[in-house]
Amino acid sequence: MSNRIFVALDTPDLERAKAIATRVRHHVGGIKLGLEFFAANGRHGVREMGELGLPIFLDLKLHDIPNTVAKAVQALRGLEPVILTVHASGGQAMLEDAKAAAPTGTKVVAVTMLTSLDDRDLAATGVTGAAHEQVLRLTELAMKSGVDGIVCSGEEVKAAHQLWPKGFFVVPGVRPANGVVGDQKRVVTPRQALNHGASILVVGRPITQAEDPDAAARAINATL
Ligand SMILES: O=C(O)c1cc(=O)[nH]c(=O)n1[C@@H]1O[C@H](COP(=O)(O)O)[C@@H](O)[C@H]1O
Repeated sequence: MSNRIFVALDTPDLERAKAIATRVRHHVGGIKLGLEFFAANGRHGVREMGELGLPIFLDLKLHDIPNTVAKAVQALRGLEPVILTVHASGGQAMLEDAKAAAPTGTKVVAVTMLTSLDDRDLAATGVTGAAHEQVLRLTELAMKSGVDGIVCSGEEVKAAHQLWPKGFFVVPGVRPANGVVGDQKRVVTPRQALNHGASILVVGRPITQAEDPDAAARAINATL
């Protein structure tokens, strides 16, 4: 089984991102570049990271009116990420237009409910019911919209996978047993996430903030 871990290189520092990616490259399946990295380094930085030869997951969580998201996806042409994120709560038209604007080789996946939110946070945004229900509602919407999959926590991936057997499931907010949780609120171990149907795992700080990122990545792999 090819390596299912994408390491989240959440740093504005291009050289640091390159250094970590080079150290862990034999123990991950790809690298994820998100808002912090892209705000600091933009297209140039993504291109530079692409030269390492690892698949790139570009995580911008695009969320706007359909036309704006479609134009943003078009503006990313030439970067060819293997995965690109949008927010499911942008609605069906936005999801459809994002997918239509994306290169064929790019999986467009919809973030359902951020793993940093719990039921109380959700209620405060005006969504009644449990996180679990909201994730399934947004999974349904994503499936209907023709995107390739969703992002959800390991607590929901089993139910989401049952709802969408052909979907692609990105599970972040995973932590080695008794790992530091930080701002994540809905966390499972990498092994549990895979057991419950995750297609890929996103791991950031447990690797990037480890004394020895290489050893940390290897240790996580040893549990899979
Ligand atoms: O789309 C994501 O990757 C994402 C969605 C989500 O609900 N929660 C979440 O943590 N992420 C990302 O996954 C990574 C998690 O990082 P760590 O908490 O450091 O492992 C970060 O880059 C987040 O932006």
